[in-house]
Amino acid sequence: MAKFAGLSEQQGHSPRRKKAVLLINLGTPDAPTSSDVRRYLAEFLSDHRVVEIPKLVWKVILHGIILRTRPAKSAALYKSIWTEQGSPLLDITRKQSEKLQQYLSQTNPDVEVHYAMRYGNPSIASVLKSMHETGVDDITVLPLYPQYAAPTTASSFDAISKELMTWRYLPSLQFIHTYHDHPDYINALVESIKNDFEKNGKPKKLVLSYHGMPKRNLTLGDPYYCFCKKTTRLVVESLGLHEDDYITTFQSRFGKAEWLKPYTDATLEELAQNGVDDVAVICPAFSADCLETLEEIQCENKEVFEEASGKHYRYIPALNDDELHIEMMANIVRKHL
Ligand SMILES: C=CC1=C(C)c2cc3[nH]c(cc4nc(cc5[nH]c(cc1n2)c(C)c5CCC(=O)O)C(CCC(=O)O)=C4C)c(C)c3C=C
Ligand SMILES: [Fe+2]
Ligand SMILES: [Fe+2]
Repeated sequence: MAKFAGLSEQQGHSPRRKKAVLLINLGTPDAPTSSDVRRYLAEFLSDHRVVEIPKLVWKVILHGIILRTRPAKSAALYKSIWTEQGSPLLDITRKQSEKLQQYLSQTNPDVEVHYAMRYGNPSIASVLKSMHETGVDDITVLPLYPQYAAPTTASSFDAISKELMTWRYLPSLQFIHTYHDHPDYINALVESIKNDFEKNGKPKKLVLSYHGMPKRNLTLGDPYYCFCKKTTRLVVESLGLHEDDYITTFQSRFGKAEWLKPYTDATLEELAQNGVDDVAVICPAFSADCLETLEEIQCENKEVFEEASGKHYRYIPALNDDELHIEMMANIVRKHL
């Protein structure tokens, strides 16, 4: 057998030069069951980009403790957000990809849009393989993480490289590593917040809650924290908000180490206790609603806020398949097509 996957002789001599866009998001279990969540978490948490502690030590903790206890708990949470279409994250990513395909058909009718998940299915390797087989040789990758972070963005790149290492004829490859300050992204967030304020009134505090990360990653040079702060700055400047009107926080802590602060749950509790009883929460790091927004922010943190005497709590949905979000994706990738 040949060492590298090639094209058929005919294809190899006259490549078809097909272009494609590949959207990537984190991934999700196939079903909200303990066994599927276990398989998903095992893949996710074995990624050294995600958990950077020494591999052998981590292997013992992961397989000895975490994968014995967390899957059942996580499966129950996933069940609470699961819909007839399955995982919200996967379903929304599919819709984003279909809408982007429609959107691009006006200006770039020859470009195919595909999507893949970093963990679980459809896997990056399987989607790249099928693109290879149908003659795609020019790929623009848009990981749907607005703020570059090594555990998400770089990990997606790792998975692409791992697959491409097995190919003979490599495609032309464009990799968009961050769009935290892209004017269309900022504008889409601003419009979504304005719509919410018009409908529900301006809250006492706008909480911009980003997915967290161990503080050590920041010290080691990951720009994620600074990119989150810049997104916040551009959004609040455009909205004309005063310093007291908003706060940037970090959610979804995992494990015992210190993560980026201030923590979203502790902040909400403190705000409520100090009489700031009317808040709106938006999660700019999530391009699609998922467990971390629908369960943690919309349900769990609402309870935290209300138990501390908070009165009005609302979650502003992710940009999902909003028209401005799809237009943003089209404008970002078009430059490279
Ligand atoms: C263990 C360390 C983790 C790091 C670092 C991390 C970074 C990170 N994650 C996202 C986006 C998402 N994370 C999601 C779920 C999720 N994240 C972690 C851990 C880390 N994330 C875990 C253990 C889980 C699984 C949930 C659970 O079992 O409780 C999701 C949602 C997936 C879904 O199916 O809905 C997203 C999206 C970003 C942007 C990020 C950046 C620093
Ligand atoms: Fe995460
Ligand atoms: Fe969570």
